[in-house]
Amino acid sequence: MFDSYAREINYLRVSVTDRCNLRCKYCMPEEGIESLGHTNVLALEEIVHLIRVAARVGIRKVRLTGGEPLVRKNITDLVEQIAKIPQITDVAITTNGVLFADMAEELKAAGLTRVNFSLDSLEPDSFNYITSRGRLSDVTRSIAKALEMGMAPVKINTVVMKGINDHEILDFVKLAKEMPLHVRFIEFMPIGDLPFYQTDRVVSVSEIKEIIEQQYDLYKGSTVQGNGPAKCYQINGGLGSVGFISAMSDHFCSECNRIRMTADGKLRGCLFGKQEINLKMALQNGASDEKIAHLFSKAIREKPNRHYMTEGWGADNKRKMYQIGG
Ligand SMILES: Nc1nc2c(ncn2[C@@H]2O[C@H](COP(=O)(O)OP(=O)(O)OP(=O)(O)O)[C@@H](O)[C@H]2O)c(=O)[nH]1
Ligand SMILES: C[S@@+](CC[C@H](N)C(=O)[O-])C[C@H]1O[C@@H](n2cnc3c(N)ncnc32)[C@H](O)[C@@H]1O
Ligand code: SF4
Ligand code: SF4
Repeated sequence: MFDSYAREINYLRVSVTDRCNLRCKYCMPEEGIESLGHTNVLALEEIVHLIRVAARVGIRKVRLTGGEPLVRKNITDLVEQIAKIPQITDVAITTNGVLFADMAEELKAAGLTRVNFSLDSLEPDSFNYITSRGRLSDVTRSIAKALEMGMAPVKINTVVMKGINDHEILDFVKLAKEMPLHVRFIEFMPIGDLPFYQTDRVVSVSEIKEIIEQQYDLYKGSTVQGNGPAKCYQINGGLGSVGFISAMSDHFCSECNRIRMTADGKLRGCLFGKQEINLKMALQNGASDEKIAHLFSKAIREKPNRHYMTEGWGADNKRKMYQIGG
């Protein structure tokens, strides 16, 4: 279905939980988190039901996110059920990778088509600092497992922060050159009013590219599969590629193709939007599939033309990144 700005919306990002086994400083506060109780979270059957209806209004790609999607109980069953929906051609996951290695085989067998890993440092101590508790080797083991199983493309999401991990930019490019990994550098976004966000920690995509191009030639024309906002480049002689997600300095909203569903069943037209449609309540009130399809259409029709992130998150915007799913 097309929205009011002639963008085709065919991609649904589904946050399956607001819980996480890490506490990345740019995403989730270390303490004082109130998780949604079990009764507030959509049941797996409800998620499948809603995606089935979303497919009727043109959703073809689903990405499971969170919080950390792999901490959700029975996530493999969910993948299997979504993969069985005939119109859904791509069932992907975005994960921190801590638990992926041990679940990889069953996820692939269930129908998972792609996996994107979030990884902000290749140095064990720095990784542990950024995530507040993570062990780098868990993630590298998972990435190796995804490659070994022939999952492709395997993407790495790296949020670049000045003074935290910007000295590792070239190490990530080297990784993308030497392995079939697609590293996407992401601009730090001011989502969720976290104290860790400071404007002087933001590194723009043009700054990142400038650093890379001092050492590597980047070529346009990478054909890495995906539905996301990254602009991708090949590296001379490289097995992988690098991409840039310039959410702040050069937003890609005119090409937006997605809507989002939160773990508590709220449909959001935009990552930064404040408007939410309560699908869980609609289900509880016994809404027909026609009615729910109408709610999906409404979210698509009323999708804002772009974000206004530079104007700030707003005190009335209660959500944090881990509650929306990125
Ligand atoms: N501003 C903005 N950022 C987004 C949007 N979608 C994803 N991102 C950010 O882009 C990064 C990568 O997102 P992923 O979850 O890997 O998904 P993707 O880039 O759509 O995935 P592919 O389908 O593989 O291209 C994350 O940091 C997201 O928060 C969006 O609609 N707007
Ligand atoms: C919220 S996480 C959820 C999925 C999973 N836990 C993970 O980390 O991959 C999804 C994506 O959002 C990104 N993200 C979170 N907070 C961000 C911020 N403030 N700016 C830019 N990206 C952010 C993460 O790096 C990750 O790639
Ligand atoms: S970015 Fe992902 S792994 Fe890190 S705290 Fe947020 S939800 Fe958890
Ligand atoms: S910020 Fe909103 S409009 Fe822009 S790409 Fe993301 S979801 Fe789409």
